[in-house]
Amino acid sequence: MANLVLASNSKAMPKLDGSIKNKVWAFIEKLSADHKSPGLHIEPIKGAVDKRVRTGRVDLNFRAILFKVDDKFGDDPTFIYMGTWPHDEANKLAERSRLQINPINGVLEGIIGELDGTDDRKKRVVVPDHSGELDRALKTAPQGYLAGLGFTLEDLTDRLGIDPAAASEALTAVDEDAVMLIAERAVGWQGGALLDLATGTSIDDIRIKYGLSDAPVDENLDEDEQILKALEQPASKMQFAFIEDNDELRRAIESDDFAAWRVFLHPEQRTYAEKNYNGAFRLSGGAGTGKTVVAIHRARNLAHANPDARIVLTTYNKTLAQSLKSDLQLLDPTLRIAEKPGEPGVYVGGIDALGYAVLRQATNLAETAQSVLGYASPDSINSRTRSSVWRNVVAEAATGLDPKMATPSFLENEYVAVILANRVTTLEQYVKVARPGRGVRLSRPQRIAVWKLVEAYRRQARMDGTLSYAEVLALAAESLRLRTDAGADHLVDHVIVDEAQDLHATHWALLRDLVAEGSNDLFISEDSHQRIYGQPVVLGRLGIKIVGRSRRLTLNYRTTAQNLHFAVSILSGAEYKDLEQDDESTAGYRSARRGPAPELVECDSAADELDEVASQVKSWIAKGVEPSSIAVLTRSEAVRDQFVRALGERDVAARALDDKPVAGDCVQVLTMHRSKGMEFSRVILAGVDDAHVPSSASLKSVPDDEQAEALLRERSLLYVAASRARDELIVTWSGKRSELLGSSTQ
Ligand SMILES: Nc1ncnc2c1ncn2[C@@H]1O[C@H](COP(=O)(O)OP(=O)(O)OP(=O)(O)O)[C@@H](O)[C@H]1O
Repeated sequence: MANLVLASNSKAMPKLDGSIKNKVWAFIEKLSADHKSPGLHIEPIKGAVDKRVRTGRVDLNFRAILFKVDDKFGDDPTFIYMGTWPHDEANKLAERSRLQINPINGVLEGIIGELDGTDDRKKRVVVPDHSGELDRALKTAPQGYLAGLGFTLEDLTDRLGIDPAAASEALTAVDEDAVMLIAERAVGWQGGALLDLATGTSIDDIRIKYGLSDAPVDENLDEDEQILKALEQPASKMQFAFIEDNDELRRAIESDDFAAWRVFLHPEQRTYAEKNYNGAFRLSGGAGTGKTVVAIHRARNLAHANPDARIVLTTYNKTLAQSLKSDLQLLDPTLRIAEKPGEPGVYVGGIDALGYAVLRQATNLAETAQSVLGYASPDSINSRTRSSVWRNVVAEAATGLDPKMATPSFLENEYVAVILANRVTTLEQYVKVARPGRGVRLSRPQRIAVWKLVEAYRRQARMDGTLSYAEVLALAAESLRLRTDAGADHLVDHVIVDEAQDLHATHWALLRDLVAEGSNDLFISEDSHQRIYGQPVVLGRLGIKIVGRSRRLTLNYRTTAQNLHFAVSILSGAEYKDLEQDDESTAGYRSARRGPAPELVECDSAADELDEVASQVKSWIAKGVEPSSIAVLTRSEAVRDQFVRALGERDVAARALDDKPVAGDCVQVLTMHRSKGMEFSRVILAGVDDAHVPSSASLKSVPDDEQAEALLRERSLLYVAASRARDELIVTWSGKRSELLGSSTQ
C-alpha cells in the first residue's frame, strides 16, 4: 500500500463540485490500495522541473497532480497529493511544480506552478544570497517597511530561510499591506513568517514559533529520504499531512479546503494541542486565532493517548458546547464520547450542565449543602431559582444600603464571588471574609445590610426548593472536595476549558476540584479582551497555578487584516488584565487574509437604518452569499427583534437566533452576547449609537466603583461582535455614533 500525504490546497486549487470530489476520493483510495493499478494512469511529465511529479487520471476531464517519493527501504512509495485540476491545466502546472527542501531550515515546500506566484522560479536556484548584492541594492533603494523594522536581507534569507526573491521583494515593500500581498503568494510557512516579520517578531522568535531546524539536511541520506524526513518538520506540517486512516482521508477530501483546521495546524497550535504540561496551562490569544481548534485537537490527542482517560471538554454555555461536540466528532467520529463526567472518553458540555452532571452523581448532597448553604439541600436539584428573586428581595427590604449596591447585579456578583466562593453561611463569617478583586469596598454596617438581603434570598429559595446555577456549581465543587478529602479518587483526569475569560469563582472551583493537580490537569483557553460577563478573576487566588505555563496565539485565521485592524482599534486605549493579572496586549495580532475595509454607515434616522441594513443584506444575497452566513448583530434583544421584523417587512427571510439553532437558510439576527464564539461570512453591527453601545441600562445598574469595569465589558462586547466577520463587516447607526467606535472612519 502506498503512503499518502495531502498538501494543503486552499490557495491553488479550483473549487471542485461534489461529483468530482467523489471521483478524487475513488482515485486516492485506489492509489493507496495499489498504486500500480493501470486505471490510475499515473504518468510522469516530460520536461518537468521535478522528476518526482506525476499526474493521475481522476476522470476524462480532470487530473490529479502528485509527487512520488520513493523509500529505498520499503516497497511502497509515498505519494503527495497536491490537488486536482482540469486536464490541460493539470499537465501544464505539473510541468512547473516541484518539491524543495528549504536549504536553511529543512522545511519541505511544495510549489504548484504559477498559482503560487512562482511561475518563473524553475530557473531560480533557491540558495541564500551570500554575495550581498541584493542587500547592497536595497540599501540604495528607498527604505522598505521591514528594513525600517531593522531586518536585513541576510536575516530573511540566511537566518530564516525565506526564498531570496520573495525576501528581496518583501524588503522593498513600502508598508505592512504590501508585505501582506507578498506573504499571500509565498509558499507554505513562508507566508506566515513574513507576517510575523511585519509585526516586528524577531528572527529568533520566528524560528522558535515554526520549530525551524539548524541542521536542515542530512547529507548521508539520498534526496527522497531527505524529503520524507523533511515532512516531519513542524513547519512542513502546515502544508503537508500524512493521513493513515481511510475514513479521515475521505473526510478531508470531501471538505472544500480539506477542512484545514482539522488537518493543517500551525506549528504553535500543534505544540499546544500535543505537548504534555506538568500542571495547568493557559492559552490566550486574539479572537479567531484558533484557541477552540487547539482545545478540540487537544481533547482528541489526550483521548488517543489513553482511551481510558476521563476527559472533560467544557465551555461557557450550552450552544458553544454543542458546536464543540460536533466539531470534535467531525475531527474524529470514532472518538468515545462520555455520557457523564467521570466516564472514560470525552464528556462535552457547557459548564453549568457540567455542574448539574457532577451534582447528580453526588452521594453526599446533604453534607455538601450544609457546608455551602448552611441548610440541607432541597429535594431536587433541578428547580432553578427565578432571576426575579433578587429583585423582589431588594424591593421588599429597607436595608439602608446604597441604592447602587442594592441592585440584583451587584448582589448576585457578591453572592457568587465572595459568599459562595468562600462557603459563607453566617454573618460572622461574612463580616470577616476577604473580598479581593471586588471593585466596591464594604464597611461593616454595609456588610450587615448585604447579609440581610442574602439571608432573604436564601430563605426564599429554600421555601421554593430551588437553586441558582451558581449554587449548583458551588455545591458540585464542594461535593467533589468532600469526596476527595474522604480519600476517593478525583472524578476526571483532564479538563479542557474554552472561553474561560468569562468564568466566575464557582465555575473555577468546580474545575479545580474535578481534577487532581498534576500532568495535563487543566488546559485553559481564553481571551481577556473578550470578557463580557461578570468580574475578572485571578487564577492564582482560586488555587490554579500557571507558573510560566502560558502562551499566546496571534495569527488570526478567521478574518481579514482589515477587519482585524478595525476590531482591535475598538480596544485601543483601554487597559486589560489577563487571568494572571498581567497586562493583556494585542501586540503581534495579524491575519494572512485581505479583504475590503469595514464600512461605517451613519444613517439619517432609525427607519433609514432599517432600510440600509435590509438593502445591504439583499445586495449580498443577490451576489450569491448564502443568507445563513449573514448575521446582523445588535446590543439588545429588543433591537434584535426590531431588525428581524424590519427585514421580514422588506422581504428578507430573517430569524432571531437565541437558544435554538435557526432552521432554514435565512439571515440570522442575534445579540452581540449570543455571537460569542461564532463566525459568519458577512456581519452587520447594527444600532451602534451612543444610547445603545455602551448600553446605558447596563452601566446604570452597577455601582460607581464598578463603572470602569462595566465599560470595559461593553468595549469587549463590541470587539467580540466585530471579530465575528470572516469576510465583510459593516457598522450602522443613526443619531450619535457610539464613542466605542473611536475616531475610526474606515
Ligand atoms: N490551522 C488552521 N487552519 C485553518 N483554519 C483554522 C486553523 N486554525 C483555526 N482555523 C479557523 O479559524 C477560525 C477561528 O478559529 P477558532 O474558533 O478556533 O478561534 P478562537 O481563537 O477560538 O476564536 P474566538 O476567540 O473568537 O472564539 C475557525 O474558522 C477555524 O476553523
